[in-house]
Amino acid sequence: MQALPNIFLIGPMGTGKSTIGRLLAAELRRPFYDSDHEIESRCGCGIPWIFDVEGEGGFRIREADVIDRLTSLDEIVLATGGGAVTNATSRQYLRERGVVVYLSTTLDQQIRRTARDRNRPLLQGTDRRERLRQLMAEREPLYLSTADLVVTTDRRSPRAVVREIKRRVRRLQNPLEQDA
Ligand SMILES: Nc1ncnc2c1ncn2[C@@H]1O[C@H](COP(=O)(O)OP(=O)(O)OP(=O)(O)O)[C@@H](O)[C@H]1O
Ligand SMILES: O=C(O)C1=C[C@@H](O)[C@@H](O)[C@H](O)C1
Ligand SMILES: [Mg+2]
Repeated sequence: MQALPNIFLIGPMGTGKSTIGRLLAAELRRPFYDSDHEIESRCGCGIPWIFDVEGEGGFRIREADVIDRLTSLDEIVLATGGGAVTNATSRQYLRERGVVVYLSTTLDQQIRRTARDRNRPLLQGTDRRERLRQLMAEREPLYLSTADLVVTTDRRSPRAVVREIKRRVRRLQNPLEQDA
């Protein structure tokens, strides 16, 4: 069977990119990277600190650089930050260098899954439902135009989502292959 290509996960906050990416990489026995974690470890500081000191613009410059570096690797699974697709060059690298999977879910699930985490500055001190809705309206066309596959994570366990990604990426690689 042909080796699977790079798999890049995109999608809004709380769809499960980090959770599912880690599990998918473990099952495929390949390295897992998370662009948010990579930005933090290179900077030696947290995402809220970067937003406070450098603004969203500063964060996006760091993010585009990390996406370029990570998408240049081979046979990896990469979970991107929710806003990575706002950069045109990042979108191009994601499309050219691997299979892009858009993880989607409902607004209600996003609200539930982002309730406790304080590491998402765009959701702090604001009406989270309205903010998530607005971000989705701006970004959904970018997720859809960048993705090779759309997979829902709503009401499904991370393991079930991983199974579907593996099956559909294989099918994309070998359209004539039958499901096992
Ligand atoms: N399929 C799922 N079912 C239920 N809960 C999930 C599922 N996937 C993720 N979660 C939970 O949702 C929360 C957010 O998930 P995660 O951090 O993976 O999202 P993300 O897409 O990486 O978000 P961000 O863009 O902010 O990095 C976590 O608490 C995680 O445990
Ligand atoms: O949707 C976004 O713009 C963000 C999502 C997170 O993954 C982080 O990259 C950061 O909080 C910004
Ligand atoms: Mg994440």
